[in-house]
Amino acid sequence: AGLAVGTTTGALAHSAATDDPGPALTTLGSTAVPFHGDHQPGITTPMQAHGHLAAFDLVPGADRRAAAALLRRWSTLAAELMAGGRPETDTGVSHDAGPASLSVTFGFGHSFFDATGLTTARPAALEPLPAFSADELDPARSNGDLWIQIGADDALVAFHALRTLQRAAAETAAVRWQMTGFNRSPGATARPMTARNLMGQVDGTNNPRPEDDDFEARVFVPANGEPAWMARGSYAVVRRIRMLLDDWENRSLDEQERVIGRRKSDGAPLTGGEETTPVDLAATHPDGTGVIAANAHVRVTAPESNGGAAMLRRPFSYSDGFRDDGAPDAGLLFIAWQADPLRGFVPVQRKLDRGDALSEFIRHEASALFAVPGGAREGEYVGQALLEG
Ligand SMILES: C=CC1=C(C)c2cc3[nH]c(cc4nc(cc5[nH]c(cc1n2)c(C)c5CCC(=O)O)C(CCC(=O)O)=C4C)c(C)c3C=C
Ligand SMILES: [Fe+2]
Repeated sequence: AGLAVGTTTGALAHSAATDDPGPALTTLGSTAVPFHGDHQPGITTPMQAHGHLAAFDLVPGADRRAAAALLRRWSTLAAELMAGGRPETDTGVSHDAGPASLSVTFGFGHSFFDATGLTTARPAALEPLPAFSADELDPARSNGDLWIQIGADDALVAFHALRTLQRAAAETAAVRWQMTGFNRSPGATARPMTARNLMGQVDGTNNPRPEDDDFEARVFVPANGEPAWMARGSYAVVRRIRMLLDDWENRSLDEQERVIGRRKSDGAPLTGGEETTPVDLAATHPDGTGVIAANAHVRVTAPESNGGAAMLRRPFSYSDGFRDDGAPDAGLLFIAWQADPLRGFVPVQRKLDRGDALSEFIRHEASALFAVPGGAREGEYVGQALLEG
């Protein structure tokens, strides 16, 4: 039976038990993202198909030394897994797969600094986000001492990284909350395209691009920035945003497009052109009303409406089953990267909170802010300048 299956379905049936190496890994499996570098991976890395976000709290008694040892262990493991290696005492879960674009990113939350006696090293930019009127936040799924973002193009590789890092936390830190997300799989579309979210919108079009002159300044703390241990780092705002899909899907296409200010089919602005054509916020209908409504999401969030405030959005969608009323427990694990949340997420969210057509269809259920240090050099670990500074 094994032979018959093997000859008819080829690679699909290839068995780990045979000596025949079979066809080579696809590009998807063999792609490795470097762990070491100026910046941590998982910020400008292309969005992967599978993701896990996990926040950890230090256990009582875990001090700065224990935290340093943990970050050293975590960095070693992340570098090894991202290169496609197998750590000692590996569980074998991702055995037959390549690195599959695995990226692991580490961050520190506000509470980490008190717990480790590092209060004076806490960046001003890590002050808690202000409360917004539409917040319906669950404290148990918000914040945390430490944060790990995992992305990979294979679900087993992503889970394996999560589990490996959780095991390595051992007696030092325990999971506070964990969320699982996804994006479209590479190769699912005829050509690379901007992602779609679970409302069906093309989402990510007007993100800052690495080739923009101001990209580094918007997304990363400068090399000579404050505090010094955050040089080349970034701040991640994480929001779990549930979508009220029953309400949204009942609206006509016209209404849905007015909410955003872009066409649903291809993401082009309602003022014309194609996806990448700039939105003309000044365009009016013959009756004088704006083509992009006053409360359209792209008008409210545009840098022009927010004193230049911008952020790099790199989200995952999530689907966690159905609520008691039958509505999907699904939405966006919104992750925004910026050099300073007070010049990125905060002013934009304040404005959204005051009047965004999208608000009616979403609920912010959890929130966190993390300081994500610059990348580690070979032989170093993430956060070393903080923990040994
Ligand atoms: C505070 C920041 C933002 C939150 C929260 C947010 C939630 C959110 N957005 C969408 C869908 C789209 N957003 C789009 C553009 C866009 N959104 C933000 C910020 C937040 N969004 C910005 C800064 C921008 C870019 C504005 C610009 O410069 O034009 C778009 C349009 C396409 C695009 O440019 O990405 C969509 C679609 C959802 C569904 C959502 C919460 C669930
Ligand atoms: Fe948005």
